[in-house]
Amino acid sequence: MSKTSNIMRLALLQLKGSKDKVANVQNAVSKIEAAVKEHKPRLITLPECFNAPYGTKYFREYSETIPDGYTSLQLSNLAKKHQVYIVGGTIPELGENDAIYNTCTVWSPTGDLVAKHRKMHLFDIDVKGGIRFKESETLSAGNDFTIIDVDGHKIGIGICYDIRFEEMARLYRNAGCEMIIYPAAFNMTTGPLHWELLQRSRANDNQLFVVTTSPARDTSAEYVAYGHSMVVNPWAKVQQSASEGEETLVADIDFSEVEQVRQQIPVFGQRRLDLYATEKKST
Ligand SMILES: O=C(O)CCC(=O)C(=O)O
Repeated sequence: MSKTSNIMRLALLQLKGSKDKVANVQNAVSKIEAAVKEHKPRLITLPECFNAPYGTKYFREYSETIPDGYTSLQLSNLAKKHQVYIVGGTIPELGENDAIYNTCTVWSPTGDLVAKHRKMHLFDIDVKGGIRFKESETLSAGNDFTIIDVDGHKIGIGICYDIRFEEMARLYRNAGCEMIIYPAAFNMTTGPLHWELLQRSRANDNQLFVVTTSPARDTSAEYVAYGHSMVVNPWAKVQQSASEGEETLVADIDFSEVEQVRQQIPVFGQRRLDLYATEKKST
């Protein structure tokens, strides 16, 4: 698709979650309605695991099929009603053979599911005195890269821990992406250390926008999300950042900045591809 405009307004919804799925989804619905009314965004993003508590013991119970589950139907209707793109955070997806995935759905202004990204790198870490988490106890990993086209701009999709893998972001950049969106839920151990650093690194390495959307911080939850949903520009500068609580962050993206930095610091064309490469394997 040819580029219709270099400016795109995003609304990042940093939402507080609970154990009540319907309440979580209805909170997203009302925040989407309000964002559309007040800010008229072209694209709305939601947090990782926005309809369920974030924890391996909850994923199966809260899982739904896509695109006909409760949460999918709500997002599809809203996208169509308001003619916006919705990058629907993530939800636990009930997939083939009873497998559960951590999945991001993307809805077009016609209400169609344009993409579905299953988290490729499962969050399995054990930081002594900090956090232990093992998504692979209940989740399966996705095997597909996901690129969407919004008004001629290619946008890659990753989910939270996926941001740690430079190769994935590099492949999106090689495929022409100008932005990567990561619904994410960092925590109080790795958030302060790595949240901003990783976003600025991916933006700097690949000279593109990085957009993250986190749940709001809830110190009474079993998993305490870091918050600070963020937009980093292709110069690796933090363009905007939310605080910790529930918040709608509105960002006007100027895609011409991608071309500017790529021309002025032309590292892409200066790579020594005679010596190394990052290539997608056919699966
Ligand atoms: O990489 C991290 O430190 C956090 C990742 C995470 O919370 C997730 O993948 O859900």
